[in-house]
Amino acid sequence: MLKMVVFDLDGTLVDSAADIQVSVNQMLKEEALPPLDLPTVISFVGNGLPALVERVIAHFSLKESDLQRLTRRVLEIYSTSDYTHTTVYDGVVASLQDLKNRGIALAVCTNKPEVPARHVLQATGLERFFDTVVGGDTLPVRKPDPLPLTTVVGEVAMADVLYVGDSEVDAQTAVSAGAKFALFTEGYRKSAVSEIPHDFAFSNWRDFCKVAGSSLC
Ligand SMILES: O=C(O)COP(=O)(O)O
Ligand SMILES: [Mg+2]
Repeated sequence: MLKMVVFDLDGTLVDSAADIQVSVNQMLKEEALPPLDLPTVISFVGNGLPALVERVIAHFSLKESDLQRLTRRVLEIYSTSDYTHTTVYDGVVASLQDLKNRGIALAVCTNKPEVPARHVLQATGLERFFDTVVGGDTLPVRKPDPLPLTTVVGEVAMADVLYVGDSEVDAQTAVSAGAKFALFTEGYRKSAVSEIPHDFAFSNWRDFCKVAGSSLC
C-alpha cells in the first residue's frame, strides 16, 4: 500500500532552470565570461550545485582551484534570488493535495542545496505540502547514493514508498534504495525514457493519478 511519496525538485515539481541560468550567468558576468544558454545550463543540472559549477569550469577551461569560490558565489546569488522565472508544472498542486488528503506522507529529496530548495518551495507555495526536505548538502553524500532517500523515508517500508523524479540520477537512487520509481519525462533527463529504469512514466502531471491510484482519474 502506498504510504509515502518522495519527490525530486528540479525538473520534477518545478521548472527551475531559468533561475539557475540567471544565477550562473551573474557569476560568469562577474568573472568577465560570456553567458550560457538555457539548454547548456539544463545539461549541467542533476548532480547538485558543485557538479554544475565543475561542468561550467570544464566548459570554459577555468582553473579547478576556483571550484569552491565559484560554487559559493553561485549559491549566494541563487539563494537570494526571487525565483520569478521558476514555475510549478501544471497539475502538481492538485496531485500533491490529493495525496495529502489521502493521508500519504510527502517529502522532497533533491540534489539542490537545502537552503535554496526550501526557498524555492516557499516562493512557489509548495512548502505547505512537505514535512521533510533533504537537499544535496544536507548529508555527506548526495543522490545517486541511496542515503538521502533512505533518510527521508525513515521507518516507512520501502515497499510502500514511491520516488518521483525526472533524471537518470533519480532512477539510480530509487534502484539503490529499493523504492519504486515514477519518471516525469518532461524534466531535465539526458537519455531516452527507455534507457532510464522506471516502474511508471508520465509526461503530464494530470496523469500522475494513474501512477498514484487516485480518485482524480
Ligand atoms: O540541483 C541539481 O543538480 C538537481 O536538483 P534535483 O535533484 O532537484 O533535480
Ligand atoms: Mg531533477
